[in-house]
Amino acid sequence: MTEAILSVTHLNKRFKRQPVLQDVTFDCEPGRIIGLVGANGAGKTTIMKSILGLIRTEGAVTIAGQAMQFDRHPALAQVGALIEYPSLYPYLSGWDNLRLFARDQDVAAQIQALVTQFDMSDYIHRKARTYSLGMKQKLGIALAFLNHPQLVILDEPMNGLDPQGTKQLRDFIVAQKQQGVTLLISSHILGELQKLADDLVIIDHGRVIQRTTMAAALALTEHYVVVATEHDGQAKAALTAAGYQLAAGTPVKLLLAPDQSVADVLAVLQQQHITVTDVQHQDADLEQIVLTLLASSKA
Ligand SMILES: Nc1ncnc2c1ncn2[C@@H]1O[C@H](COP(=O)(O)OP(=O)(O)OP(=O)(O)O)[C@@H](O)[C@H]1O
Repeated sequence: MTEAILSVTHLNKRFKRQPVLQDVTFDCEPGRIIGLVGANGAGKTTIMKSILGLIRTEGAVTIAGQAMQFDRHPALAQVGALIEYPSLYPYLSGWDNLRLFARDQDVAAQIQALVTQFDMSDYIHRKARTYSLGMKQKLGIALAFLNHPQLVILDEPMNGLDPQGTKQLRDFIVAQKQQGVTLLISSHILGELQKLADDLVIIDHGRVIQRTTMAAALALTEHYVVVATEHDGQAKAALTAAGYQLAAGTPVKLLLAPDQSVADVLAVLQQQHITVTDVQHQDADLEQIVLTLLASSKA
């Protein structure tokens, strides 16, 4: 196994005696996108703040082999982050906010590349206090990617972004991953996370209830096929007689077992001379998987 770029071990945190994180432990391998998922108040932001040393938390955090200490974190030189709302200097322009935090030699080139990537040219020289929510969010994201970080931690990065901004961010995240960057991303937009994440850490009431790959999580779902026919009643009867499990409701909706294929279904209908007008797969859905896992962890 590749050495983890981020290791979080036995994190425990209480706010006013209330446990908020309980024995949170997970690793992130380099060059992967890890989705941190959980309900409101589950503890995602608290985990991110603990990793970054923004709050004092029991347990250990190691970044690229270096142990983080609450009052000493040289490892953070390799980390970029956007937690909750971007902290911007309101009376500086977006460009100057970026320049203030840039450390590398290629400051102007780096800033220009980020401005172009996130389509910020029209307003980047205006004072940040005049920015809309989405403009501030884009600037905050650009700040997280300054100085070529190896690990980027993003808390709800799609917040306030329009569809174009969301796509720009998604494309950028994928490109960064291809260059070996590791990303830890929390999001309630599970459809977006499904497109991006390689791994999942699912949090419930401050505990890790599942640490898995996206592929393994999606394989947990049931695969349905919905068939439109000219004679649904006959189609249902024929498929039930052939041993298929049909979902309740009007359309002809079947649960496909791993050894059953759409071609087999169509063959049954063809044999009965039932005309099929459309076939649709119901894709695996991360939202449903997460809800199921959260429900089963409570059971
Ligand atoms: N400074 C604080 N003082 C007291 N309680 C806090 C503080 N910060 C967070 N909490 C509590 O810790 C728990 C976890 O909060 P956290 O912000 O980590 O959740 P989250 O998973 O990020 O939620 P969301 O999806 O709503 O952003 C919540 O119950 C929250 O009320």
